[in-house]
Amino acid sequence: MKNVAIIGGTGYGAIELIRLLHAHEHMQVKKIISHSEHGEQLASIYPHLTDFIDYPMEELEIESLKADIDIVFFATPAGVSKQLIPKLEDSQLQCIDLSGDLRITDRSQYESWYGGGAAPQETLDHAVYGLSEVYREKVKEAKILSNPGCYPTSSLLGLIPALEENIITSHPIIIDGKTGVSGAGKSPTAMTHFSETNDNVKPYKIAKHKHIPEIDQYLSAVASEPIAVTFAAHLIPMTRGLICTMYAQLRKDISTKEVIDLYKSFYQSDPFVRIRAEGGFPTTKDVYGSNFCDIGIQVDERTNQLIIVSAIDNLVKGASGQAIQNANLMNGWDEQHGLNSLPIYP
Ligand SMILES: NC(=O)C1=CN([C@@H]2O[C@H](COP(=O)(O)OP(=O)(O)OC[C@H]3O[C@@H](n4cnc5c(N)ncnc54)[C@H](OP(=O)(O)O)[C@@H]3O)[C@@H](O)[C@H]2O)C=CC1
Ligand SMILES: CC(=O)N[C@@H](CCC(=O)OP(=O)(O)O)C(=O)O
Repeated sequence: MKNVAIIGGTGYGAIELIRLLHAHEHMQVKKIISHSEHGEQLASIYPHLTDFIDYPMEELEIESLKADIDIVFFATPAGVSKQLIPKLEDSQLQCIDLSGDLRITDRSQYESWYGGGAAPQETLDHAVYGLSEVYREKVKEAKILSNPGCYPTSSLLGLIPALEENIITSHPIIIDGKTGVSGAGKSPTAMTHFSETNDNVKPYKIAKHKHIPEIDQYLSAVASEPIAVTFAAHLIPMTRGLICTMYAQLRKDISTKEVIDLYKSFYQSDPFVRIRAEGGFPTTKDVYGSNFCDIGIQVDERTNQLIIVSAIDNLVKGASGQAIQNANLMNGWDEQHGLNSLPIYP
């Protein structure tokens, strides 16, 4: 049994980690670190956890992490792990970072999209990008794991097979993304409070979202040429769920059925990616509470465009679920361990 610490204890990513780890037989949550609520019981903030966590949250202590813990999950905003992980690198700890701090390998790109200084180059060099289905073999060897962003998880899983199989051109690639409000985390803001989001659809950070360089970087690596996507994010009135509808130009005549067969073959060994049959498209409810990424495909013969729809639960496959999938791979456990539950429906 491996001992786990979660940093950012009162946030949504942490709470979702605790829910999923409750069913895990090889990891137990030993420390919940909170910079704002240390000393408090988590159940006093989240009563749904009553009787499940019977110890108070703690302040961060680097030496006690090194002594007592095997795996640390950083469920913290960008800016935190880039300072802490370098202090842990001389230990045996496995670090899994849910934030964007280690995803962008070019430090100047990070600085221009995220602001503030980037992580040390050495830490970036050690970090493995944890899009589990694509980088599985590297993830198995990782000690520092950079968990992908939610929009990148959905978009990259939707686009990479088409680029790998060379059936689409690298430009233009258009991604129309929509997410539920839990993607913004626990703290309410003017952007996310009820009267702003209820009965409303809000475009935000159009062509300026910090997930753009992440999507560009990993698509470019697959295509072996620079790719710049057009990306538009929308906030929609639901709690969980994220869906990207993507458009790319086909290089040749190919039927919807043939593209679906390519995708099924590409993901044949990936238990969490499900490809819909012809005419079927995923909805966010189809994956709610689960680690699945569901993908639907249509060739538009009139315009020779490939249209791909990719749905995930932002808190599961888009964050904490994928983080556990990666921890499973890093420790040689069954990739699906603790993540087998069906989506919640309706
Ligand atoms: N929500 C989502 O759908 C997704 C989230 N992510 C990423 O996962 C990470 C966590 O997200 P989420 O849980 O939703 O965010 P939240 O805002 O809900 O939680 C983050 C937590 O981090 C802690 N924290 C905040 N500021 C600091 C600080 N300066 N130093 C140390 N700790 C701090 C706080 O917990 P405490 O006060 O207890 O320490 C806070 O509750 C973020 O990087 C986010 O971008 C990635 C993909 C999807
Ligand atoms: C609604 C909302 O604000 N969603 C967030 C989701 C990003 C996220 O959580 O991922 P990172 O780890 O990259 O920050 C956003 O669009 O920025």
